[in-house]
Amino acid sequence: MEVTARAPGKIILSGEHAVVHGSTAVAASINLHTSASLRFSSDNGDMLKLELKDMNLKFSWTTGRIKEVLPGFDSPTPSTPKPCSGESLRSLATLVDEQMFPEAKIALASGVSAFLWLYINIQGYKPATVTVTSQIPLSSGLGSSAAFCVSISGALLALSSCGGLDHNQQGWLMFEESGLELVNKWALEGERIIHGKPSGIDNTVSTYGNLIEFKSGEITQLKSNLLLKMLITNTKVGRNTKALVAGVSERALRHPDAMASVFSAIDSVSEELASIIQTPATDDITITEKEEKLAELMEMNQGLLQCMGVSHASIETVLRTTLKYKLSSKLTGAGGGGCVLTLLPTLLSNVVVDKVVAELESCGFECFIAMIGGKGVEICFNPSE
Ligand SMILES: Nc1ncnc2c1ncn2[C@@H]1O[C@H](COP(=O)(O)OP(=O)(O)OP(=O)(O)O)[C@@H](O)[C@H]1O
Ligand SMILES: C[C@@](O)(CCO)CC(=O)[O-]
Ligand SMILES: [Mg+2]
Repeated sequence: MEVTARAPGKIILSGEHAVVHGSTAVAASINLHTSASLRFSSDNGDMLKLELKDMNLKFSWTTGRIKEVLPGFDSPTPSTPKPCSGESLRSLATLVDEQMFPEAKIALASGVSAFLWLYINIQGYKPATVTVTSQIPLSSGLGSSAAFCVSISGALLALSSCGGLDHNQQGWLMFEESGLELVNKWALEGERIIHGKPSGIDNTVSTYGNLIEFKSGEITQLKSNLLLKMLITNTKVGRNTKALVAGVSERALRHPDAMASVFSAIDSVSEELASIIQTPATDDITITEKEEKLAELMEMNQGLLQCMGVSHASIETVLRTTLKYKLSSKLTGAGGGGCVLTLLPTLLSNVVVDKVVAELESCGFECFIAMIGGKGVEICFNPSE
């Protein structure tokens, strides 16, 4: 029996970083996915194998070695998501350090630790092979870490006692509400290992999909009355969400009042953005007016992100370039490089889009238009395997 779970990446339309400090944020899933396949097999010996296909990396541990370093998981508890303690984190690091890890790919170590934590908690010491493939650029603000944790949690839970799915059903399936809640909670524990202090917005939008408003762990599904078209520009400047989130928290400690005002302003921007997206266009409020308001809110959000210190020269280049075409942009995700969103108004001609894309690509950036607001995590059983 093999199961595959696929989980989408995301864009944050408004409120990244401030959401970690309790402000509202608005996010949507995109049509790029990470997939994790899980297969238990006796021909594995007693090995747990992890293959990161796109990175051409394979890791394996004997289940005996995992048990030696991290004892106490003979009876896994898939229904009770558990945070990883500092001591367990150090044990996970021991297991990861024993693998051949190329220096250039050392950033993946936290992802491998998150995998091991999710595995032993949900499946114990069962021998298996897990294979991961991803369409989401890593460390670019499109939620690769969350999609990784959601797809792994999804696959592990689907073959656990808590899956609640019919293994004989064909095609892509969705978990029931309680299953989705478990996937989301476990994925958050994985994100904690990778991110340090995640708000939970990335794993939530990857689990549930669609367009959501998120504040202090509370999720509201939004129904958009606007066909949002966003150009995504990947500056290809690598960065690390954990360090950027920690940098904002340090700035908030140094300037608590000023930063509280920034977070509160972002809360208002997100609330207004959510309301505009949901209001139907009428004769009085045309689509163009709504798009102009959204563009202005995105610019305001970008300015506030600059106040937090998470912009970057490459992001500023994208902003300047798109502004030449009267288009508004903001960073998405943790910033510091990574991806930038540009709102493409409905009436904008393709000629302008082509021009702006050509100019951005001439700077060495990569552009694409993503489909926004698709399904969250999905599962597919493959009984013939
Ligand atoms: N397919 C994958 N395989 C292994 N590890 C992964 C994979 N995808 C993400 N990760 C882990 O997540 C880390 C990147 O997460 P990070 O949060 O810094 O960026 P992001 O999630 O792409 O962007 P953002 O959090 O801003 O949306 C990688 O260094 C790695 O540890
Ligand atoms: C920067 C941040 O707000 C979003 C990263 O996609 C971090 C988080 O909310 O966990
Ligand atoms: Mg991330």
